[in-house]
Amino acid sequence: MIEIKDIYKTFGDNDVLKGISATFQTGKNNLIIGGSGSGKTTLLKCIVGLHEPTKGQVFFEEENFTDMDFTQRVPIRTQIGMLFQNSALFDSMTVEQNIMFPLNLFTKQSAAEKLDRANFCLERVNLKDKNKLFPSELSGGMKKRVGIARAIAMQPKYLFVDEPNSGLDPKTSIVIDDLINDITNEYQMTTVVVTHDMNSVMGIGDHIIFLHQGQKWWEGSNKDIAHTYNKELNDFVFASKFMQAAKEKL
Ligand SMILES: Nc1ncnc2c1ncn2[C@@H]1O[C@H](COP(=O)(O)OP(=O)(O)OP(=O)(O)O)[C@@H](O)[C@H]1O
Repeated sequence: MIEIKDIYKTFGDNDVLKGISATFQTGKNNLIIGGSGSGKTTLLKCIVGLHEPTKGQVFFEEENFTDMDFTQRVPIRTQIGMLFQNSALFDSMTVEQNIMFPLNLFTKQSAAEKLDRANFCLERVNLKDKNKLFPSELSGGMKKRVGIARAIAMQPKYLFVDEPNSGLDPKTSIVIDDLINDITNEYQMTTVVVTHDMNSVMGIGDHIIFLHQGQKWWEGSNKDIAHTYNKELNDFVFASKFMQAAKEKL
């Protein structure tokens, strides 16, 4: 479980996050949604420590991550898997080397153990036998899957994903969403996904927070979303005629 309490983030005179509190439960897909510039990625970065909040605190289980120094944070950091936009794979490394990268960095496992783990993760994302390919030889969807394999290599308790579907076709997006959903359930991870993909919201949104102008404007599940009267959320989710028509059938 992750708890964020009254998170503020200011860049210069730009107040991006204005007092956001939320609880992200274990074994759930927690989605952060909102319009462009509403502060989603900034919030994600504040949670994992890539940004320091201007004010407020982040707790992993009962532990106050915000108040820890770099060394104190290491045990929690090693339990965090991340998949950020464009997959961030190392182009000069093979698929296998990419997945083994965190294992090389953070564990004392033998080469054979690391390879075993890489193979297990590759199989889990349906990329068995792609070990020796380089990222340039992969499709966008395959890169995302390698990114997920690398993110779960350390058997993380927490998974953070920023825009998993960007640049993917709708069918491949669903494959990625299903994968995130399945591994979250299987490994009982606390997963936090930033997305503006409505298929993801409706498909895997166990728990959703909607940001508007740097504030938590609405909170609920994908089942609640069709029945909310929150104007800004409705304008955001049901912006297209297609979504409006779908809503009327719900
Ligand atoms: N490192 C930074 N320095 C200064 N301003 C920043 C920085 N990172 C983000 N911002 C500002 O914070 C605001 C929110 O950006 P953020 O990327 O969090 O939004 P977002 O909701 O994720 O948007 P999008 O959906 O377009 O990716 C923007 O005004 C952006 O310019």
